[in-house]
Amino acid sequence: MRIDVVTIFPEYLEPLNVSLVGKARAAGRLDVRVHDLRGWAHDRHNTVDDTPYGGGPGMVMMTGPWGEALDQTLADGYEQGAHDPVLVVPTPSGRPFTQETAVELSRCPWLVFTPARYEGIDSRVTAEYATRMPVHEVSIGDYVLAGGEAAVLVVTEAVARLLPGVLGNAQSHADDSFAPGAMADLLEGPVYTKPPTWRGRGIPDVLLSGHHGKVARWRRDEALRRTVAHRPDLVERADPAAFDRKDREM
Ligand SMILES: NC(=O)c1ccno1
Repeated sequence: MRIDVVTIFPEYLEPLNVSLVGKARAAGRLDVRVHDLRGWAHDRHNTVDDTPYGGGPGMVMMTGPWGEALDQTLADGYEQGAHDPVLVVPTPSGRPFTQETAVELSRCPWLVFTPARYEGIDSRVTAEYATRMPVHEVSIGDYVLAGGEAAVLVVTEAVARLLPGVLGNAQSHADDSFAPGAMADLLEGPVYTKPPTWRGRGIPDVLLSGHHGKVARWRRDEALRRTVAHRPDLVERADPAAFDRKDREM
């Protein structure tokens, strides 16, 4: 997978050089390129924003620099062998970014992120590029950030961990909270590791029993308990038939 990010704060994306995403880049599983939008602002102040038509607070990011930046980024990507780009626009007014979205984006060969600052990007930019590629306007939550760069970090990590070979144990994301399947839409339950006792607190006996079926059922029940407590809305969506199938497997 190739990822291009156009931003006025390239340094904000430094975390993409470490941990899971950094290792995936070093292993050649992920090709991430970050571009400074101000490189396409031609006045002496490198201006990228202006006052909104119709009045109102704040500033809007201008079409000029974004159009030149995206044209150049796409041209370079195609020349370097990338194909089938998808534009990903982090915005509080986007569709909720979920595990399902992460799975969908992880199947794309090329993501181009356009994190905005201020009141957002002139809407003609996404309209223009929507004529050339899929555009996903995504929100990582019902709150407003100072800019979309933090959302790019979140989306990139959620997507990168689903790429083949990135997670050591392929089963890891199959058991994730929200992973599709019989535990679909349930939160992960409690987890434990050594030592067996810590400050007088032990481990649930079932986890020491060696009985895989009982462990699986206990984990399913704990996932359900946590989901009821933290996200009752997800319980209503859970597929009871999937539980029956899972019960039969245990
Ligand atoms: N909630 C969000 O995804 C967001 C992106 C930029 N500002 O807020």
